[in-house]
Amino acid sequence: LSPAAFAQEPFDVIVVGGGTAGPVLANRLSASPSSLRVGLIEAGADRPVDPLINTPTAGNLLGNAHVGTLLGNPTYDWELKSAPQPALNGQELQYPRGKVMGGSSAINSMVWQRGSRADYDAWGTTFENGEEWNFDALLPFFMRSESWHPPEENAAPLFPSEHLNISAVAAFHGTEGPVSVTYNTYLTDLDAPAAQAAVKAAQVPPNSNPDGGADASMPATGTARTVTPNGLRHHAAAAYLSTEVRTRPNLEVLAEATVSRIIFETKKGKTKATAVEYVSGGKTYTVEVRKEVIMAAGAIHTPQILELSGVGNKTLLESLGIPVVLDLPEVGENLQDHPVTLSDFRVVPNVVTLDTLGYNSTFASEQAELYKSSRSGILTYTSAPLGPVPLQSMTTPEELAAMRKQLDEYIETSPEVTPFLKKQYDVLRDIVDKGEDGWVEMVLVPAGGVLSTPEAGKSYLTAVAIQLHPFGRGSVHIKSADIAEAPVIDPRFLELPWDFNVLVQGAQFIRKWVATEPLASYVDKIVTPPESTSTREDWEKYVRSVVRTTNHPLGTTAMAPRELGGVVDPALKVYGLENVRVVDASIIPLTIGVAIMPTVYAVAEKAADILLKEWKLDASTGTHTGKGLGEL
Ligand SMILES: Cc1cc2nc3c(=O)[nH]c(=O)nc-3n(C[C@H](O)[C@H](O)[C@H](O)COP(=O)(O)OP(=O)(O)OC[C@H]3O[C@@H](n4cnc5c(N)ncnc54)[C@H](O)[C@@H]3O)c2cc1C
Repeated sequence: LSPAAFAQEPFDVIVVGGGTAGPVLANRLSASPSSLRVGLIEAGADRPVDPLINTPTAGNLLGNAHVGTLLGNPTYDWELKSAPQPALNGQELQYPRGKVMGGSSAINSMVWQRGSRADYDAWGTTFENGEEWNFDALLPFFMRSESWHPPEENAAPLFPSEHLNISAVAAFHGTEGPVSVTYNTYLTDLDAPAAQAAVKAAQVPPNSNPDGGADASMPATGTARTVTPNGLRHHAAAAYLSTEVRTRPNLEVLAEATVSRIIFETKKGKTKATAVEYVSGGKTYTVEVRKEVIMAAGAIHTPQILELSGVGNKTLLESLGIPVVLDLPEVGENLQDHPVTLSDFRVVPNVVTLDTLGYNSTFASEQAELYKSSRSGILTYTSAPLGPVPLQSMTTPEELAAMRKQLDEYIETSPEVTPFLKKQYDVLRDIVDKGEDGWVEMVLVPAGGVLSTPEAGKSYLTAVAIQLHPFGRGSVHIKSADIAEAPVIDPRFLELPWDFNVLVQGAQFIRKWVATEPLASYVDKIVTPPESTSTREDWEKYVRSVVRTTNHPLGTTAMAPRELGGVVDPALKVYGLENVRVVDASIIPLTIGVAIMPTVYAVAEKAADILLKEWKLDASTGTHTGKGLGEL
């Protein structure tokens, strides 16, 4: 439908945002025998056939010089920046968010990980959302989203001596869901040495079943990723909005239309969404909604749209001249993300990394041909060694005790520590003290060009340490009543000494990891930070200059009781509104110890289940045909 035609007839349900969660809802709620009329509105373009999205290597984690141009490219990315970060020398960080059908799942690094049991049990038990949000109850929804394929038998293993019990791993995975999940069939020369060195340096054995509720350490299988067996990125729009789904008579999908606000009506003290306003091609349209508006615009834009609609902090809204529909000051608060530090190293000659594609044209054309003919080779590769490591692996007991003491003092005395934060901190302190789950994730990106300019003809590795459970909290709020103006994103990275110390430990641990065999023999030069970096002061200075986001913002409309500071209830309904839910990363109350996309899918699958049950419609799981992905 054209933007004008889309506005002609009311929808039962309007889903705002065709990113990761949005397509799940659009698919499940319109699936037979549902007769609901469902409309999905996405700001970005619909690009089902796009080599840069579809070819896995192009989605490189850090957007390195040779292969990654999705990030910072307005065709795919909102091109946001953070507010100046005082703890990072006032830097404004690049803050990528997918702006395309499929959203961030279409531009991300495709890593497919599940957090630990403790991460999810906190949602259910500690934040009082009910047992149905605990790990065990969420597990079926993780599994419902995925079509998991075991590692191929002839693929090179990261840990050749490790016995893989594939049926034990398979017991925690679904095989009938829409999202294809596979393992690398191609490894660069650095993957196995890096994984083996990491487990040695961290003194944690490979994890034989990381998705079973204990996420720590390098997965013995390698890391799973959202790539089809046919070597294509499988993002949410490809997985959930196949051609067949899109031709359902009760589903309409509108791309390149930006939702500017929800329109409400208040009668007898009840506030109900009646329509959604959107802008497309410079024109503004309004479409009526009969039943429900589902916000799935992600952790940055969902709070932005709610505030533009008059739902948020009264003082802020009044200062911008926005009529207040509902004073809900927690909208946009509780922003959490995973800050990251990284270092790069030059590797010895003749080692194949992603850099080889950039300087060896024979190799590049062989690989392009291989990819074209059999969808195999390096172009199907995604970063494989990823391992969340307990903080104990990188600190001495004395260092950790001193850090913990300082943290406790902060928690006991800071006026910023609300009752909700206190509950969050209790969960986090418990995780760190037990030392069983990951606290810092080590990632190998077998490429340079991120921190320093590569020398011609040389290969590099970039080693990454991700802080998985920061204590700092930021916010995202509008600064004008105009949808065209980006909100102020302020993650407040590393403002707390604890968070800063953790990443200084992570940066130093990278050095140790890379100096551990069998990886050490592959490295011929420490590039960034320079080898001379040695004093605590040097390391602190380095970390302040280099930290950035891993692109996992969440928590800005947290699921928790209203009196505790929550914005949505356990059915994901916004408190104080009759018919608006949030279903995206915004509802996750507390950081999880891994990348968050699979959790977003699980939340969306569960939301669809909740809604279909509430509306007494059959909870059909739909069918996956794999069609609609397009041919490259
Ligand atoms: C570069 C990058 C790398 C990442 N790597 C990984 C990884 O490897 N593994 C992992 O698990 N996670 C990763 N993540 C995180 C993960 O992709 C996201 O957390 C997850 O996809 C978020 O899903 P969502 O549905 O909440 O939001 P999104 O997928 O961002 O979807 C929101 C959608 O809403 C649309 N939208 C926003 N505003 C409006 C509006 N006003 N009107 C209409 N539409 C609107 C957006 O265009 C977007 O399509 C990465 C993220 C990025 C950006």
